[in-house]
Amino acid sequence: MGSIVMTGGGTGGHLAIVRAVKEGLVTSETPTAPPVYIGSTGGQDRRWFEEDSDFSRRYFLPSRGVVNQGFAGKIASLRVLARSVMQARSILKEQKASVVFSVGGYSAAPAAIAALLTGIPLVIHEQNAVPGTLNRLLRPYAKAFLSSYDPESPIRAYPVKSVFFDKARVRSEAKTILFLGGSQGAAAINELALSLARDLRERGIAILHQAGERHLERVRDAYREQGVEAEVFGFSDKIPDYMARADFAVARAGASTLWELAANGLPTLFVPYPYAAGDHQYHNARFLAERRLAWVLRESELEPGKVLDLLKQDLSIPSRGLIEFTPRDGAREIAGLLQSYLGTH
Ligand SMILES: CC(=O)N[C@H]1[C@@H](OP(=O)(O)OP(=O)(O)OC[C@H]2O[C@@H](n3ccc(=O)[nH]c3=O)[C@H](O)[C@@H]2O)O[C@H](CO)[C@@H](O)[C@@H]1O
Repeated sequence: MGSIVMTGGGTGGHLAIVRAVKEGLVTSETPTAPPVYIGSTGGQDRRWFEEDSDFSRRYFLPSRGVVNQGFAGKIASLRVLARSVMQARSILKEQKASVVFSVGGYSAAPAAIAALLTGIPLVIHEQNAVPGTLNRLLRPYAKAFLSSYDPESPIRAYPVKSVFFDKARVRSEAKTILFLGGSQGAAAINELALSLARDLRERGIAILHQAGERHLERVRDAYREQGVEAEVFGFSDKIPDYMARADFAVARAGASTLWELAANGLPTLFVPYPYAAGDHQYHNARFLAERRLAWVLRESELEPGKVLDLLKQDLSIPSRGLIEFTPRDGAREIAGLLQSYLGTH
C-alpha cells in the first residue's frame, strides 16, 4: 500500500500545517496507515512531534539553513544536507513511501530532495503569498503545489481548525477590539494599542490584547497608569474564543493567523512583521486587502487616527465577504489528496 511521509518544520508556522494535515489523515473517513514524519534535529521539530504517536515513525535528521550564510557557512550546510539526503533516501525506501508532503523550511530539504531523486511524488504546501526558498526551488518538480493565494492551486483552502469557522459571525459595529501580536507579541502593535487606549474607552470599545509573554507586565502597567480597563494576556490557547468575541482586530499577518481571522469573518487591520523573508507578511495581507476584505498598514504608516477612522466603518461588508471567500476543510482536502497517491509508486 505504501506510506505517506510528511516533512518540514523549523518554526511553528510550518509545523502547524504538518499537524493539521496529520490530524486530517488520522481522522479521515477512509483511514490509512499512520504517516511517517521526517524533520530536523534543529528548530522546534522534536518538541512538536518526538512523542507524537499519530506518526508510525519519527525521524530527525541534521539540517541547517543554506540561505543567509556566508560562503564557508553555505559549503558546511550543503555537506550536512548531502548526508541527510542520503539518510532520507534510505528512510523513504524502507518506509515504502508513496508520496512526500513538504511544508517547506530547511527541515524539509533532505526528504523533499530525496523524493525527487527517487521519483516519489512530492506535494508542497506553501503557507505564504511569497514562497519560501526551498518551495520555490522545488516547485517545478512537484506533482502539486498548494497555495491559498494561487487561483491555480488544486486546493485553495488553508488548513485552519474548524472552530474558527464554527464560531464565525458577521460583524457590523466595533464594540470589541482584539490586538494580536503573534506568538512572540509585537512591540509596534503594543504601542499602537496603548496610544489608542483612552480613545477606545471614550468610544465604549472593549479591549482584548495579546501582548506576548515578554511584554506582558509592561503593557498591563501601561493600561493601569492610563486608568483604562483591558483584558491583557501574554499567550493563550483560547485564540478562537478571543477572535469570536471581537468585532475588529489589529494583527500581524503570519499565514495561520491571517486565515484564522478570515475563517472567523473578523475584519482586520494587518500590520505585517517588516523583517519576514521576502516581506511575505505584507503580501499575505495585501492578498486580502486587494479584495477589500482587510486593511494593511506598514509599521511606518501606523497612526492612531487611521485606526479610529476604520472603527467607524460598517464592518458587515468585509466581515460577510471574508466568510463567503474563505473555503474550509483544507486539512481534510489535503489529506485526501495525499491518500490518493498511496500505492501509486
Ligand atoms: C516572524 C515570522 O516570520 N513568522 C512566520 C511564521 O509564523 P508564526 O508561526 O509565528 O505565525 P502564524 O500566524 O502562522 O501562526 C501563529 C499561530 O499561533 C497561534 N497563537 C497566537 C497567539 C496566541 O496567544 N496563541 C496562539 O495560539 C495563532 O492562533 C496561530 O495559529 O510562519 C508563518 C507561516 O509560514 C509565516 O506566515 C509567518 O510570517
